[in-house]
Amino acid sequence: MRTAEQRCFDAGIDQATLMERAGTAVAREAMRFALGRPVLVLAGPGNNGGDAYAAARLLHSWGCDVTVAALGSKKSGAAADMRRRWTGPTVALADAAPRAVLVDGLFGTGMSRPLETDVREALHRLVGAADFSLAIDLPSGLATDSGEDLGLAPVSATCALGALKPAHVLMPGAACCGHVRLVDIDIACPDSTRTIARPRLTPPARDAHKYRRGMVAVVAGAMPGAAHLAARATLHAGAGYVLLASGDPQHRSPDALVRRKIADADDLAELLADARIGAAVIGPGLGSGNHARALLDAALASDRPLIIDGDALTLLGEDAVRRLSTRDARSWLTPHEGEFVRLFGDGGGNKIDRTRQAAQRAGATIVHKGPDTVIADPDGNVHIADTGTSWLSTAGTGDVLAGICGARMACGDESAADAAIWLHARAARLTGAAFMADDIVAPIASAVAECL
Ligand SMILES: NC(=O)C1=CN([C@@H]2O[C@H](COP(=O)(O)OP(=O)(O)OC[C@H]3O[C@@H](n4cnc5c(N)ncnc54)[C@H](O)[C@@H]3O)[C@@H](O)[C@H]2O)[C@@H](O)CC1
Ligand SMILES: Nc1ncnc2c1ncn2[C@@H]1O[C@H](COP(=O)(O)OP(=O)(O)O)[C@@H](O)[C@H]1O
Ligand SMILES: [K+]
Repeated sequence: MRTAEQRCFDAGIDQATLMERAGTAVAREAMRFALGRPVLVLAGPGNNGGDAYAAARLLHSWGCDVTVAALGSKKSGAAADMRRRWTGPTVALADAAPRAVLVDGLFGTGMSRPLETDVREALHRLVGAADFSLAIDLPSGLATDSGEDLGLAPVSATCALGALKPAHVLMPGAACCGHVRLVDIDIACPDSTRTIARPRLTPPARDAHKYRRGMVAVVAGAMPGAAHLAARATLHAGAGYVLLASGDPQHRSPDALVRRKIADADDLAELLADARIGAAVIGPGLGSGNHARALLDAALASDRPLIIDGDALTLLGEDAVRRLSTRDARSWLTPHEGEFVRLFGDGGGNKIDRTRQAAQRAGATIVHKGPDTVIADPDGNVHIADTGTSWLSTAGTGDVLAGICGARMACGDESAADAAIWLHARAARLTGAAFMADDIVAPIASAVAECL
């Protein structure tokens, strides 16, 4: 956003023009929610405050009852001009009385240090007492790049100006922005980082047959339930043939699941030599002993694209970069935060930066799971999924995701990991609330149908 703004200035567009656009967009949103109620606009010392003064002037001109609560001010520049053009009632922030609707324009992307105590107290007092609060660009007190809480008060809605910033999509910031509305202020922000949307999937070709349509092997280990859950998800996510490779292939439903006994790593290597297998899933319930380690070694040595999850991630540990970067076939890793730290450590910036660096180092696609799932390709592209529901925080949903990933990869989707994340979140939403992981498996098929 900063680069894009600079490009605008270089092209001769001045700051006041951008500020007027931002103020207009915010005023429109505030007007829709105010419904005749009195509005309090908090205006800070910088450009975020400039947007706030512009919005206050427009709201007033449209007939709204507006008061501005001001904090500091600049002597010159576009923000100072906007302040001069506001002629309505103005009080100091500390003295402001709450009003039903609040527009928070104290600080935006310039937030660089924790809010001072008196400012934080006034902000919380006024936002807390409002029926509806709308933040300009970001809730004041939210660090734009890290998503760090610097004293913010969570708001009902946020007008993100021009582009989503990391804090709008990464935790803990994402949970404090309320409903995020991206407003266009006519600044082009091309970027390799974006949020995911519903994928477009293609149905099987007219002449499809089960082996060509996506054949997936799922490797079972010490806790066979997890691999079984993954395998069922693979079937419902569009695969043509799913093999469950297991040391103890007892017959359990579904009947469509093909079971293959593997006594040891050699058996797995032989199974994975089948070039028809488009993807293999290893890790859910694999275990951590020597047998599990040998199975993982065989999978890594194979030419098959791999989805590496759960126990297999723990087995890789700090050795992940060395072992993955030498693989010829593609690898997709699906760590949650704890597993990610075990593999790549916890330094290196925000979740987007950390995941991007890890994907580049490992030469693998990394699906860094959680309420703010970040998907990074080795080529530097990063996609963020903010579509999940918090009901997904139940045991086994990660196994389901690994299975969906296997299906979409074997089906040859261009952005298979994005598609898998979307289908997983959608299946959960279709299932509703308080579900167990098993329940979201069958609705994956309905989610797939929405993408055709
Ligand atoms: N730059 C542009 O071209 C545009 C910027 N816009 C607005 O400008 C905002 C960014 O403006 P600014 O860069 O002026 O920054 P802010 O308005 O977010 O912050 C103002 C100043 O406060 C200081 N500050 C940071 N933390 C503080 C703290 N805890 N206590 C007291 N002061 C603190 C900072 O040094 C900063 O210079 C965006 O969020 C957006 O709302 C929009 O007008 C659209 C165009
Ligand atoms: N609060 C949350 N909001 C949205 N999605 C979540 C949340 N918590 C977990 N998830 C998702 O649920 C899945 C859990 O996976 P994981 O942690 O591997 O669990 P398990 O190993 O029990 O299967 C991941 O896809 C993750 O992104
Ligand atoms: K703000």
